[in-house]
Amino acid sequence: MNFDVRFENVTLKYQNTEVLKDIYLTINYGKIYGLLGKNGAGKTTLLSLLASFLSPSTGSVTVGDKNVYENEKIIPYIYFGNNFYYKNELVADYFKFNNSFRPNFDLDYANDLASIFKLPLNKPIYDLSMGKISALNATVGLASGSPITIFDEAYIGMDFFTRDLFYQEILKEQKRCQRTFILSTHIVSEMEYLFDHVLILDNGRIVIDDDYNQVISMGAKVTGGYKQVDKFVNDKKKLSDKQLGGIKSVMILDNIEQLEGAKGPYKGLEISPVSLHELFSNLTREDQSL
Ligand SMILES: Nc1ncnc2c1ncn2[C@@H]1O[C@H](COP(=O)(O)OP(=O)(O)OP(=O)(O)O)[C@@H](O)[C@H]1O
Repeated sequence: MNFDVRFENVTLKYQNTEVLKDIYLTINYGKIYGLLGKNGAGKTTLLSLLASFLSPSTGSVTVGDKNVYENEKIIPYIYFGNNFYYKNELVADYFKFNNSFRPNFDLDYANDLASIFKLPLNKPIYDLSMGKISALNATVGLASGSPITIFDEAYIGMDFFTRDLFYQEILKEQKRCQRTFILSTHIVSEMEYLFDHVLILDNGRIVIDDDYNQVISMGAKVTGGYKQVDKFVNDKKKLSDKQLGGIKSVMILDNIEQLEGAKGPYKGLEISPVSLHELFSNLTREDQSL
């Protein structure tokens, strides 16, 4: 089966409000996608369309060229578990339930993960803390073996050590059997090393859709004496600046390699890379237009 995802001219309206606009997007099978956007940008709505929880107001969402909405042949291969409808169930029964309808579910791996995350198999889900419920979602999502696995802020309530275990398992699983993971997150700094590809949603529109390395090479920091820095960045798009005494550091939107090439006489300047977290937080500030 082909698990490439395509959004073509997708809009989504809730009542009369358009929350997703003109989405054209291809999600290639086998990569880890980071989905970023401020609160209300439309991330969960976009993911809900892919998981067939919603149907688009216009356009189409397809997996392997087949419409995904209410498509019983495709839905079992997509994991998007941000809700627990079966809260009376024991954790162990919830595993069995998922095993009964998810074609690639690995019950042994689910039990191994339960022990890694210290999930009590014989407790009902409603007795779990928020962090443990997130660990349960992580466990079922990983063990589902789903070719398309969506984790929408799946770390909520997890402590740092549990989040780290979760990220390591995603990488291990990705190495073991290539799958598409889509990770929506607000903890960009902690998770960016996981991403092969970055999607940024702003106000219902995809504003960045590119390879991780390509995205972070869009920006750079220029540091040095303030007069030289000001002169060098004068005609460039500035994202932020900081000055301490005579030393200034300015983040600009410009390709880092081209900047190195353009340094010429500005020998004292240091040009350094930016993180995705820095780039994202500055690009989506209220006073920036993308
Ligand atoms: N069922 C609904 N009815 C009406 N409006 C909705 C509904 N669900 C979401 N919205 C609105 O759609 C917009 C996008 O919401 P969505 O949950 O997709 O954003 P998000 O990027 O996931 O946000 P967050 O980071 O806060 O989770 C928001 O303005 C939200 O208020």
